[in-house]
Amino acid sequence: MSDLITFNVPDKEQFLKVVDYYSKNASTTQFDLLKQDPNHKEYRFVSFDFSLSQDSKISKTIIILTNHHKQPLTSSRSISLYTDNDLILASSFKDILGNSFSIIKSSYKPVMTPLSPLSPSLSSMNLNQLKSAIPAIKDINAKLMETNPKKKKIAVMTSGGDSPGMNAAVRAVVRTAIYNDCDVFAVKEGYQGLVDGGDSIQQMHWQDVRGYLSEGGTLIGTARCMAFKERKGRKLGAKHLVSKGIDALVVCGGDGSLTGADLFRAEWPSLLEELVKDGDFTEEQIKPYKNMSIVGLVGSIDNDMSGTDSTIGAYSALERIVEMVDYIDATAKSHSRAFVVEVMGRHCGWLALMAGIATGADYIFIPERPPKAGEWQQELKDVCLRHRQKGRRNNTVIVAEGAIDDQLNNITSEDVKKVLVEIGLDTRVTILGHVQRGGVAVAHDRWLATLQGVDAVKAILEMTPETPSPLIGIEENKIIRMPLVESVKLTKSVAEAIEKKDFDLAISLRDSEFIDSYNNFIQTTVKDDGSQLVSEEERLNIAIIHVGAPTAALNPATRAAALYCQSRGHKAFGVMNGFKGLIQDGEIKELSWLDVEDWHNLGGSEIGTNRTMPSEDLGSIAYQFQKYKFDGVLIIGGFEGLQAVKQLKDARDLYPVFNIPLVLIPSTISNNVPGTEYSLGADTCLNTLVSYTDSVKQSASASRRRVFVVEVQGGNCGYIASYTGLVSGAVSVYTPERELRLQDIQEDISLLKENFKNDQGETKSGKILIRNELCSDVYTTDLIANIIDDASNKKFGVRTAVPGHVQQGGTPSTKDRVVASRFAVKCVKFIEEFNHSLKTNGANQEGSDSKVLRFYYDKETGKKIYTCGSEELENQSACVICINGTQLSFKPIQKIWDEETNEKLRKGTVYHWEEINQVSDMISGRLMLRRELLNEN
Ligand SMILES: Nc1ncnc2c1ncn2[C@@H]1O[C@H](COP(=O)(O)OP(=O)(O)OP(=O)(O)O)[C@@H](O)[C@H]1O
Ligand SMILES: O=P(O)(O)OC[C@H]1O[C@](O)(CO)[C@@H](O)[C@@H]1O
Ligand SMILES: [Mg+2]
Repeated sequence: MSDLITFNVPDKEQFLKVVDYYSKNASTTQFDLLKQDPNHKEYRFVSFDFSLSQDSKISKTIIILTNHHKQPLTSSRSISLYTDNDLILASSFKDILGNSFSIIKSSYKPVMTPLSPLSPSLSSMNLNQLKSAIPAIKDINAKLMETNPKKKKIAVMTSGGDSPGMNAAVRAVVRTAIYNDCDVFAVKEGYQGLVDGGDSIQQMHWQDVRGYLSEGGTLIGTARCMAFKERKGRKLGAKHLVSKGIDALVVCGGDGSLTGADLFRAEWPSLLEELVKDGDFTEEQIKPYKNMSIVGLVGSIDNDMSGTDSTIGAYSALERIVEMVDYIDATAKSHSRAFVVEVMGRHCGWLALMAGIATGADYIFIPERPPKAGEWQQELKDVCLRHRQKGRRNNTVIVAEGAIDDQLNNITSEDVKKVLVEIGLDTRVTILGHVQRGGVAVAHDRWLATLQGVDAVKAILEMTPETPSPLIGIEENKIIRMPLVESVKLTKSVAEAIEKKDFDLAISLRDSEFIDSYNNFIQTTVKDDGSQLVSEEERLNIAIIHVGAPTAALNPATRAAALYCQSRGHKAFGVMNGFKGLIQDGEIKELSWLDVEDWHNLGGSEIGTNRTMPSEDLGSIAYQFQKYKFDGVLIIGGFEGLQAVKQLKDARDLYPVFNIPLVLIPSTISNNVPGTEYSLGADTCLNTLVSYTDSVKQSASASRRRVFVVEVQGGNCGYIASYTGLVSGAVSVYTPERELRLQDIQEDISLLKENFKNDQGETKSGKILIRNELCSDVYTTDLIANIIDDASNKKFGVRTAVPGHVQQGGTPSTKDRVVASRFAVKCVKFIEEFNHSLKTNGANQEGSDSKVLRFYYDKETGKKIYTCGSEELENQSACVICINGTQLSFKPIQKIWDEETNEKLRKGTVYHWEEINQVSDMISGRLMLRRELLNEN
């Protein structure tokens, strides 16, 4: 039996000191790994394995560095030190270290195997070296104990208008806090609960947030609290927090709530002083509360907070709006009517803008870009009539509730209706109202809220008195932190800019997606009047091909690309039925405005898709490219799409006609395209799976004590399974990235037994496990269900559920619609710019019909000459639009193929969603159980 020893290392700086010490005294390759990446943020997850030899047997002691909340996490990043001559026993460690180190007895069985090949017998650290390390560690530890003497007490609240996803955030905060050994409290009814104190601030337990993921609104209540706007109210809030011993507060709310939080933070020291003066507390009593940690989570449907691309609830509200407008479309088309739809958003136009893009609206009114007073009426009439002339049977105009003109006069839906009536349109107004805030959270909001809730607690645990209060946001695909005070300031400056009529500044203060989307909307919809046409010579022929399995985003992406092409005078050609169609029938259709205008909400593929690769007949493909004089190709698809771009690029030597920009928009529900973290279609699939798993869980709960094993698609890529696990609150997720062993299933059986033991017949007791279809050859969905069933001793029942191809279909989610539109326009712009720069560089077009030849062979020397200037540029001309962390870029296919592709498994080499599984394991209780089992033994 070995011991598990936990070193207390609360912050990064101290941790690095320890690491530094060891790295100087031990020269193992594993340490080098850490040294290369000293800033690795998961520094808390480092474990030290000591392999010990005693009487020619090898046993093992694990020493884990953790934060001060004793989070003994092991991870794949473990770092090992090995001794091969001296004997070190955990108990002797305890003797040497004394009581400042906690020692948790573990059930860890000594490993009776030879040292693994990864860790050859390294003569790094002997007992003497270790002994000499002790004082330094002791010293560090003692200091750390001084700075972090007590267990944190964290309160969480939701404030302002409720938004779908707030419950997911609360659940994440509660469980992460408990997992980290903190006490956690819910403040009921927003700031009103702080002002009221007493029972309004209640301790929360693990079980209290069961089932929270699939509930709309906020279960801990919210309010608009006038009293907190007064200093008197905030003083009461401070008093109640201190009297409950709370020293950290997570506020999930909109711009108003976070402005209040920032003010509360700024006033905190003076509020405490006043409370002492008033005799509520003594100096001694308030001493531990001098540094109140406040963290902001942006929960609001309005998406009006600077510093984050999307707020918790915004995509759910957008989904509600878009679903309603889709319904309205059907009746509007039937009667040839115009509809003016008013949406919420206060002073922010995000909901109106994105709804306009996602519903194919004719016109939008948003406060950040007000139309000219007295002139907008004519522009609106022109746009609607033009679209009617093109063949549209209905018109849709989206009006933000805060819409104004450039003289700051309000524009109401009735004002807009009057204008449309003047041109003879039978017009109706629909004010969507609170339906927009209702309903359950979409997948995006569930994972966003969960990851942000987890990060809020992490931020609290990492905070020092000097750390500014953070706001947790998201930029492209990465959860980020920024100082709350800055975000509040920036948000205020948008309102100020609008007030000062500085609209350029107002829109520039929104995020880059907002600006891109706005420009795209204008260019493809309002300005499709010929004003954006490029000169005859610059007009291009652009092919659009769908490759691989369908996703719901194929049509919206094609629509946006085609509409943008038309507004610029380019021709967009739809290649019918993928490369198969091109080879067999050569059917290529020039896409007209009317062909594509209503593809914004169509799943599947109107031009057809399949898995045939260009390599099947490159000659025929080259022939068609030549015939239609393509200047660029937009391929929309998944891994096959990537392969197709690669094959066409590789065939350039043989077929110079492929020397044109070849751009892939990743679109696959599996999100397995190497080089990027984001594929279109995955969001719709996740939403489908959210509804599916919610229903399955409801059935499981209704039957009480029932477990479902749900099998999801994804091929060899566990992305969809991992995210489904996170957003459905699965007990466990089995993916190809983590080897599935019998002991994992056994561990889940223990967790299930534990859960059912404690549930006392509660209604939210249905459980699900998610299994990726290819995660194991041995443990099939049925086998897993049978193993669990067998082990359940009839205490609970097990069923399987396989959604199958429903995962590839459906109506595109709003997120897929707006991102498809953004990517498609960006890609056509990329093709435009590439061609333009070649022209302006005087590219030699010798030897080909194509306008954009990348190279030719010099007649005399036979040498390859790059007309675009360099091989690098030539490489860049075959690329993929990628998102990595906060970065959006066009990555050359060659680079992706060489550095990031696992061709055999048809996915990338980077496991970029690893954190999702770690968070799932923690929030499902799996890690807690593991720890408890360790403690029990
Ligand atoms: N300037 C402020 N000072 C102190 N407290 C404030 C301030 N602004 C707002 N609050 C507090 O936050 C609460 C919620 O603010 P508000 O009604 O503006 O909603 P919000 O948080 O912006 O959410 P949403 O806009 O999504 O409904 C207010 O009722 C008030 O208690
Ligand atoms: O629900 P209430 O208090 O009527 O407030 C409505 C407002 O709240 C929001 O839904 C969220 O801020 C706004 O879009 C809307 O203006
Ligand atoms: Mg607000």
